[in-house]
Amino acid sequence: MSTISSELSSIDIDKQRAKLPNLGSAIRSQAAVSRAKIGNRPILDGIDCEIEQGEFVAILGLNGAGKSSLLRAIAGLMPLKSGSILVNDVPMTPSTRDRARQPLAMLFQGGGLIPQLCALDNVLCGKLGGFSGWQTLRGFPASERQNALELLDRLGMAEFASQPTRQLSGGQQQRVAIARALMRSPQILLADEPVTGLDIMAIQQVMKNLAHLHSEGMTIVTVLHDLALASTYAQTAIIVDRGRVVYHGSSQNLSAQFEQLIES
Ligand SMILES: Nc1ncnc2c1ncn2[C@@H]1O[C@H](COP(=O)(O)OP(=O)(O)OP(=O)(O)O)[C@@H](O)[C@H]1O
Repeated sequence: MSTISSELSSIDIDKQRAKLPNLGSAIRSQAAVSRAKIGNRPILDGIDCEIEQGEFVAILGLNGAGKSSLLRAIAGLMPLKSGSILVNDVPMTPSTRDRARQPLAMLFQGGGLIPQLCALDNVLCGKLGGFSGWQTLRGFPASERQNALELLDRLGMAEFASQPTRQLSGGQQQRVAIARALMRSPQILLADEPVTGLDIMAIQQVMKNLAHLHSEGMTIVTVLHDLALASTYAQTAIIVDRGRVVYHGSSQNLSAQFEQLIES
């Protein structure tokens, strides 16, 4: 049986790539090989890709292909054995990690909120790394609380600010998680399956929120399972198979192409 990689290797990646203004590289992965393995194969097995500033890219692939691992590696959460990952041209190495992470925010699978805290406090948690222990003990400055409230408002969640997030629906929780990620004022948002498990209405709301952030100039890198959503919202798609990037090109007409390849 042919693999997705072998079927896709014939695709001319550059010709498929959507036309993007050349604003420079946001993320560059050069032959990145993870230290962690599945059996004797590295989970990331030579990832080569470049995501441009302002690109909205959907990462697609079968279960276990390495999509979340790729996001984690970009965020410096998955150590590499060889190769490199650069964020805004800063390498993600132990000595430069803080600087490389600065433009990034990550939306974890399932949101990762603290269920007993209210929406506002969860959003404020997005700022925790930015304050010293002493500052945190004194509480967050009023300006940060105002900022968090404004972010909740932007995401249509202001009325739920004081509600414990365990009482919110999945879609509402995901929007609080986006607001939390935005507390870092990121240039690049990494989102791991932000709409998995949500109903149609919530999916549209979350994707529209991402599209709005993209329209304001943010680079969006999101793992999705839905090819139609990828075609609708993303400009480009990266397909990962067995720890390698096998396609990086236009997200248009991806659905038919991808389904055909899986069936073959
Ligand atoms: N730190 C780790 N150590 C060992 N194995 C891992 C580690 N992280 C992930 N894996 C394994 O690596 C493979 C890829 O996992 P990953 O979560 O990246 O896949 P995915 O493409 O996001 O899959 P899904 O669509 O199911 O979420 C899986 O087999 C997973 O069990």
